[in-house]
Amino acid sequence: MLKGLVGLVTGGASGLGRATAEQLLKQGGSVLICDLPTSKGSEVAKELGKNVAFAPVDVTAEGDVRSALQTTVDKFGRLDVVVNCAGIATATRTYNFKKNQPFDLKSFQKTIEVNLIGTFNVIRLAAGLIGKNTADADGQRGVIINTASIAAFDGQIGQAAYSASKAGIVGMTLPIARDLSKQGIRVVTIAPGLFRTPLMELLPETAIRDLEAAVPFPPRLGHPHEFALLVQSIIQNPMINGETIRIDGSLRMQP
Ligand SMILES: CC(=O)CC(=O)SCCNC(=O)CCNC(=O)[C@H](O)C(C)(C)COP(=O)(O)OP(=O)(O)OC[C@H]1O[C@@H](n2cnc3c(N)ncnc32)[C@H](O)[C@@H]1OP(=O)(O)O
Ligand SMILES: NC(=O)C1=CN([C@@H]2O[C@H](COP(=O)(O)OP(=O)(O)OC[C@H]3O[C@@H](n4cnc5c(N)ncnc54)[C@H](O)[C@@H]3O)[C@@H](O)[C@H]2O)C=CC1
Repeated sequence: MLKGLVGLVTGGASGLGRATAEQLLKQGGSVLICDLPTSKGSEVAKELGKNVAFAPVDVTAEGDVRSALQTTVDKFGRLDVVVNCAGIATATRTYNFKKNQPFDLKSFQKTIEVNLIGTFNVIRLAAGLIGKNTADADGQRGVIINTASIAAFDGQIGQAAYSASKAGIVGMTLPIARDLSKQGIRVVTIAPGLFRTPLMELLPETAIRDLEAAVPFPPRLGHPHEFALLVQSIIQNPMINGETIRIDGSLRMQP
């Protein structure tokens, strides 16, 4: 049970973030959903009941994140858990020899900006607020959970930018966990395989079927709820820290 716990979920209007918000609420927590102003965050918050609120946030904007943290304090009194789910996916070859065109640098930068720098922006600002909590009997003040991807390890053709952004999240997990350890704040990253969300539906159905068939067991896309169960487990187990955990049915993606 996570009764009374206050969570902030970025990308909480959709997919894995939404499922996480639902699970935290089901376990008796309160949640601030942070997502782009253009997202369905406001409708989702209304749908999910009274212990949830929405804050329009671009995770790359310092002012947006600071104001969301203030909203968490105003509405729920404090912050215990951050789950970083906001992210974007891109698929472009490093050089397209058919069109004689190199990868557009702006698109590469945008992917890094949202997925990697946006995640760090939320972590660095939220840590200050979580650090103000009174420590529990174990000395813990809170938990920060990030979302990488198995593409951090076995990125496919076209995934240079996406994989780099996610590998950056994997790489910074341990040093941030070390940085925040004196304050009793844990930092853990989840590397999901393939989950059925709007982000995946950008791929053609045939590509999804091929990827699905490559998953040893269970041979299907994951349900967002299964990601949320791992989030819950990480929150509940104080020995998990500074690590990246794959949740992928033992899939290793082919080129
Ligand atoms: C979201 C997550 O976090 C989880 C994931 O990562 S899910 C995995 C997501 N994977 C992707 O997004 C893959 C992205 N890549 C692509 O969509 C495409 O490769 C691309 C759009 C970048 C390039 O497409 P393209 O240049 O038109 O290549 P295309 O002409 O289709 O294929 C050229 C060759 O490469 C192969 N190929 C291209 N993409 C491939 C892929 N993803 N897997 C295997 N082979 C691939 C093709 O089979 C083809 O082989 P042949 O020359 O032998 O016929
Ligand atoms: N679905 C999958 O198979 C996998 C997803 N992931 C990662 O999981 C995370 C969640 O993805 P999904 O739920 O699948 O996608 P999704 O597209 O359903 O949800 C992503 C959410 O992030 C929000 N977002 C995008 N840019 C933002 C920004 N700058 N500021 C604030 N919010 C922003 C979007 O509005 C959206 O609501 C992403 O980081 C993705 O890379 C990783 C591996 C596999």
